[in-house]
Amino acid sequence: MAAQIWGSEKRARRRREISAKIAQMPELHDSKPLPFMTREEKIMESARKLTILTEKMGQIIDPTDPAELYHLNNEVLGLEGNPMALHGVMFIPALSAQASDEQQAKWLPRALRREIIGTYAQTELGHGTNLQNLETTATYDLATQEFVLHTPQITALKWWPGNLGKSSNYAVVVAHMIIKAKNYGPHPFMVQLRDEKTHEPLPGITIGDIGPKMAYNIVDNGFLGFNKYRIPRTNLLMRHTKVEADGTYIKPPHAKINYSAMVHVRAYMLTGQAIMLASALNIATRYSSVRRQGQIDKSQPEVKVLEYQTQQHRLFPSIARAYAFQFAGAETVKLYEHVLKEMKSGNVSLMADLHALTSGLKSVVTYQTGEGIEQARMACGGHGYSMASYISEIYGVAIGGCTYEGENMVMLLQLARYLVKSAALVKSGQSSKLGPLVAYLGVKSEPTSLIDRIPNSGFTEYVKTFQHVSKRQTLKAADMFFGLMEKGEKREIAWNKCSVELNRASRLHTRLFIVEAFVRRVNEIADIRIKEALTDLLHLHVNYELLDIASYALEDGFLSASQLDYIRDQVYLYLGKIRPNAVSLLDSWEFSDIELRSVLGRRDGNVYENLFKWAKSSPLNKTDVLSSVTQYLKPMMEKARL
Ligand SMILES: CC/C=C\C/C=C\C/C=C\C/C=C\C/C=C\C/C=C/C(=O)SCCNC(=O)CCNC(=O)[C@H](O)C(C)(C)COP(=O)(O)OP(=O)(O)OC[C@H]1O[C@@H](n2cnc3c(N)ncnc32)[C@H](O)[C@@H]1OP(=O)(O)O
Ligand SMILES: Cc1cc2nc3c(=O)[nH]c(=O)nc-3n(C[C@H](O)[C@H](O)[C@H](O)COP(=O)(O)OP(=O)(O)OC[C@H]3O[C@@H](n4cnc5c(N)ncnc54)[C@H](O)[C@@H]3O)c2cc1C
Repeated sequence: MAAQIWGSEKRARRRREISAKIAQMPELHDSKPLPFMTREEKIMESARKLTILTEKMGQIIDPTDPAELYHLNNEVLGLEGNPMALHGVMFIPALSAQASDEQQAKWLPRALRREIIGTYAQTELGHGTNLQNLETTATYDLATQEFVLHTPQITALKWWPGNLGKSSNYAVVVAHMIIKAKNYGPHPFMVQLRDEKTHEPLPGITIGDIGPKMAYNIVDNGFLGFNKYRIPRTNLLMRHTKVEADGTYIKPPHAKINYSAMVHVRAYMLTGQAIMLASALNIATRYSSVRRQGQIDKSQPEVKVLEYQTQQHRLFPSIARAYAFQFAGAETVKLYEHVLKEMKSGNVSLMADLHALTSGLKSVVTYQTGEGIEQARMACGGHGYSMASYISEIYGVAIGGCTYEGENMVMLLQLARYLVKSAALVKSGQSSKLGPLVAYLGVKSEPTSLIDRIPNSGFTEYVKTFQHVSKRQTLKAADMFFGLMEKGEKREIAWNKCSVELNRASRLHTRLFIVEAFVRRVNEIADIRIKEALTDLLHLHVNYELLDIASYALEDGFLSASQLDYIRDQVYLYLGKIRPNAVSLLDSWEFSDIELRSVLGRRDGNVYENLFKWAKSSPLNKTDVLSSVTQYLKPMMEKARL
C-alpha cells in the first residue's frame, strides 16, 4: 500500500531507508518537544538542524530528488516550517522557470549550494489577490540602465512573504514595471536585500518579521519596503520577458507566464495537504483504537471508540479523501512538469488548462483537508485539544493553504472563468473544441442516474452522476451569467451576481476530477489485496461524496429518493467494511514517530503513559510553586483571609 501512496516500491523503500537513517542521527531530532519551545527557540532549533542537513544531506538522500527532499524536511524540520522553506518552494522554482539561461548560470548554483537564501515577495499590506493593483514600482532609469524599486506608501509594503523577515538575503520581488512612463504590469525581479557578509539590510531597504501567526511560526513571514532602491536592468527575470538597454520591451508568449511560481506551489501543495490530512487521521485513528469509552452492548465491557459508527463516519470518509488527494495530486504534478517543460520551450497552449485545474484543486483540497483535520481533532475528545496530540498545529499549518497561493474563493472563480468559456462552446454547438478535462460538458447524459439500476456497473454510474451534476450546475451558472448580460448588466456586475453559483460549479467540477483520479488509480492496480482494500475505500468515497452533493442531483430528479437511500446504506456498509483496515490504511503512509510529533498518536499505543510523561516534562512543572502564585495569587488569598 505504501508503494501506491508514494508512487512506487522504490519510493516507499527509500522513505523507509531515509527514516531509519534519521532515527540513528540524534543531532537531527527535536531537542525537546516543539510545543514547549518559544518561537525564538523553535527558529533557533530549526536553523541548527537545517545547518546539519546542509552538511550531511548527501549522506541521507539524493538532494536532486524533490520527493526525498520533502520527506527529509518533514521528518527533520517538520511542518511548522523552517528558515529556508520558501527558498526551495518558490525562490528556486521562480528562478528556474523565469530567469534566462545566463541569469540561471549566475544565481541558481549559488542558491542550490545555499550560499544565498531567497524568498518570493509578491503580496503587499494593501493587496494580495489583485496583482494588477500592487503598488511597488520598478521604474527604468535609461541613463544608468537600472530599475529603481520604490514603496510609495505604507500599503505598498511587501507583507507576508515567508522567510523574508529575518532569514533571506535575496528575493524574487514582484513589482509594476514602468518604462518611459508606461506601466507594463507586475514583473519579477531578482533583488539583493541584505549584505552577504553582515546580513544587515542594504541601504534603501526596510525589512522585518510580521509577528506570530495562527501556526507556521518557525517561518519568519516578513515585511519589506524600498526607498528608491536601484538594481541592474539585468535583474529583471528575462526568460520570457525582456527589456533592452534602450528600454525596448519584448513581451512574453503568454501574459500570465510570470505567474508560474504560484502554479508550481498550487500543483505541489496537494500532496502536502494529503500528507497533513493523513497525519492527523493517523493520530486520531490510532488513538480511537486504544481509547475505550462506554458500551455498545451494556452486557459487554467498554468498547474502543473506533467501534462507534459516528466515530467511523467522522474519520473514514476523510481517510478516503486523503488517498484521493494523494492520487489526484500525483496526476497534477505530472501534468505540471509536462506543461513546465513545454512552457520553457515556448509552447504555452496548456497553461490555461493547468491554471484552471490547479486553481480548483487547490481550493477544494485545502478546504476539505481543514475539515478532516478538525474532525480528527474532535474525534480525540479532550486529548485532541492538547498540544500533545499535535493535531491543532497540523490544522493551523494546513488551513493556511486556503489563503496562500490565491484565496480559495478567488481561485474557484478562476476555474469558473474556464468553465463558463467551456459552457459557451457547448451552447454554440462547438463541443468538439472542449479540452479533455471538460469534454463531459458536451456529452448528453441519461435522463436519470442508473446507480443501483445496473448490476456490476462498478463506478461508471457514479462517475456519470458526478458528471451530470457538474455539467448541470456549470450550464445553470453560465446561463444565469449570460442571462444577466443579455438583460443589459455589465459583464463584471453580472459575474459578481452569479459568483456563488459559479463557485458551486467549480467545486463540483473539481470533486468530479478527484473522484475520477481515484477511479483511474484503482483501475491500474494489479495486486489483488491492495485493489480490494482501495476498492472498499473508493466505494465509501463515491457514496459519501455523492450524498454530500445530493441536493444537486435531486433537484432535477436525476437521483430518486430510493437511490439516495441506497447510497446512504452503501456508506454505512463500507464504514463497517473499512473498520478492520482503518488503522492499517493510515499506518501504510509510514509516518515515523519523529515525523508525526504526536504523543497521542505514537505507534506503540501507550497513550496514557506517554501523556503523563509529557505533562510531567512541561516547563510549568519544573517547580511546585510558580512565581505567579507567590507574587500575586498567594497574597490575594492571604488578604482575603484577613
Ligand atoms: C514532492 C513534493 C515536493 C515539493 C513540495 C512543494 C510544495 C510544498 C507544499 C506546500 C507549500 C508549503 C509552504 C509554502 C507556504 C506558503 C507559500 C505562499 C506563497 C504565496 O502565497 S505567494 C503569493 C500568492 N499570491 C497569489 O496567489 C495571488 C492570487 N492572485 C492571482 O493569482 C491573480 O491575481 C488572479 C486572481 C489569478 C488574477 O490575475 P489577473 O488579474 O492578472 O488576471 P485576470 O483575472 O484578469 O485573468 C486574465 C486571464 O489570465 C488567466 N490567468 C490568470 N492566472 C493565470 C495563470 N497562472 N496561468 C494561466 N492563466 C492565468 C485567467 O484565467 C484569465 O484568463 P481568461 O481571460 O479567462 O482566458
Ligand atoms: C501562511 C501564509 C504564507 C504566505 N506566504 C507568502 C509568500 O511567501 N509570498 C507572498 O508574496 N505572499 C505570501 N502570502 C500571502 C498570500 O498569498 C495572500 O494572503 C493571499 O494571496 C490572499 O490575498 P489577501 O491576503 O490579499 O486576501 P484578500 O484578497 O484581501 O482576501 C480577503 C477576502 O476578500 C475576498 N476577495 C478578494 N478578492 C476577491 C475577488 N476578486 N472576488 C471575490 N472575492 C474576493 C477573498 O475571497 C477573501 O474572502 C502568505 C500568506 C499566508 C497566510
